Amino acid sequence: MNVLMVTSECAPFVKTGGLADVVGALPGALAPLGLDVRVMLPAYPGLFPLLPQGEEVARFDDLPGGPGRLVQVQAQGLVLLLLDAPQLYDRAGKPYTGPDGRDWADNHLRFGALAQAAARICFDGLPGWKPEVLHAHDWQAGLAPVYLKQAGRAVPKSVLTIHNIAFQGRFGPQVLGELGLRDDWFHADGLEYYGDLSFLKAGLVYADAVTTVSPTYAREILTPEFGMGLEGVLQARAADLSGILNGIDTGAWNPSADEALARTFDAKTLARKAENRAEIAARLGLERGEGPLFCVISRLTGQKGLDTLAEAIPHLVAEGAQLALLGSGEPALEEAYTRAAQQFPGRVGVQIGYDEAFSHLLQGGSDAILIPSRFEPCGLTQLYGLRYGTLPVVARTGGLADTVIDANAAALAVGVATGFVLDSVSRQGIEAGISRTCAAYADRKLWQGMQRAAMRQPVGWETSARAYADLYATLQA
Ligand SMILES: Nc1ncnc2c1ncn2[C@@H]1O[C@H](COP(=O)(O)OP(=O)(O)O[C@H]2O[C@H](CO)[C@@H](O)[C@H](O)[C@H]2O)[C@@H](O)[C@H]1O
Repeated sequence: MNVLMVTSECAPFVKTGGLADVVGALPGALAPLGLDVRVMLPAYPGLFPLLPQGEEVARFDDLPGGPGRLVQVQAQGLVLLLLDAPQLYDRAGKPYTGPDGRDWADNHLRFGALAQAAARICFDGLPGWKPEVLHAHDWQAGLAPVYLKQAGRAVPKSVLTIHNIAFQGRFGPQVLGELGLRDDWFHADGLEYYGDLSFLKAGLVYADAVTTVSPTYAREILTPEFGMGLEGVLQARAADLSGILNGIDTGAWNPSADEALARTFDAKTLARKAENRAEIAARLGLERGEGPLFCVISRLTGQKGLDTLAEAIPHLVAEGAQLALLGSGEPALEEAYTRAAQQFPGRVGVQIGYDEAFSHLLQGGSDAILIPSRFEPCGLTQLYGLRYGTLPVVARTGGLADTVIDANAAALAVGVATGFVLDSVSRQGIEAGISRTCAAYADRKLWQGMQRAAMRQPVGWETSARAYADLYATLQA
């Protein structure tokens, strides 16, 4: 079966968060199941070096925002379809924001064009290949199912996956015409969202199936607390909504062969993690410590509960632990953690910025990873932590709740505990979780038992790739 994935990010080529990891790894997991997946994304400047190696497979004269062409290229085991439209994508900055940190003013055109190009190749096909299912990811691809439905054709069917419902792609109603969308669909049961157009809502209404990235989050988003205003739309689609847990690329994230580590290790050689800890300490100026090293690897946003975690740092230090944080995002959080590093030199180390290789080293050398998210559709860093014997300390929400087994007495008795689940994302809740983790760490036998259980937990894509394949097959039937 031929599947067209439509996305704004794909690891290792362009990444601002977990969406990229998922789209970069899922096609490879679907291939052994007989699926031929191609990944369509904008040709951002970082991808220009790939263009000459590829082949032009389609041209479009009149996408939203002007003309474009599609270049197919094989790279890192993926077949990419790069939408080359320099007037939309050839600019210095990030995928969604300019150098000033603001959203690009023409994001509706940038991602409207992507969606429309995807729909057109669904109809016209490419030389020797025609999509049988279109799989759209997040709001940036949300209009693709709309364009399919608008054309009145029954095939191909479409799936929309929600990776983060907080980003809804909302624009004023004046963009409707520029995007070639039907005026008579601009109503509460269609494209309209409180007077505006929301790409995500539109996709949720018109896709044939909707998924999100964990079973618990699929239930949570039906409630006002987590639905972010879209709970009503999702309730109306409940019969077509499912949660399929993310996996990770176990080749790229493999502690026994990870080139970003100072020393590789496996479940039998856990003592070697200490060399990675020493390397982290050297880089961040941390002292030698007897207590556990906690790490945070995250976008610094309210979603991740890191404002509350910052309040618990004095407690973490008082417990004899250390903290290493890698992240970037909201200026107030960047400042709070930079201040914490100054306040607790040698105990708290902070690197502001994005650094893929250092994120691997942190997983390799830390003892525990803190993820006190207020909501978390799936979360990937706890899965990397499990694989690297870095025990996750997580909020009881979304995919975190689905993937971490709390070290309660019953789980410890049967040797299945893999981490620590917080009772609440409050200062007290996080402090209690830190204390429990420190106490467990002091019991070397118990800790190593948990590390081994964590490293045994299957975190690859096998089960979930099959779930996606089954979903695609159901749609086609
Ligand atoms: N400063 C930094 N330097 C290097 N690497 C960094 C980094 N900050 C973050 N990362 C990396 O970015 C990725 C983040 O993925 P997550 O799934 O944890 O969260 P995110 O909110 O981005 O993803 C959203 O989409 C994914 C995918 O579906 C869901 O799992 C998740 O719940 C949802 O919020 C990880 O690979 C992490 O290592």
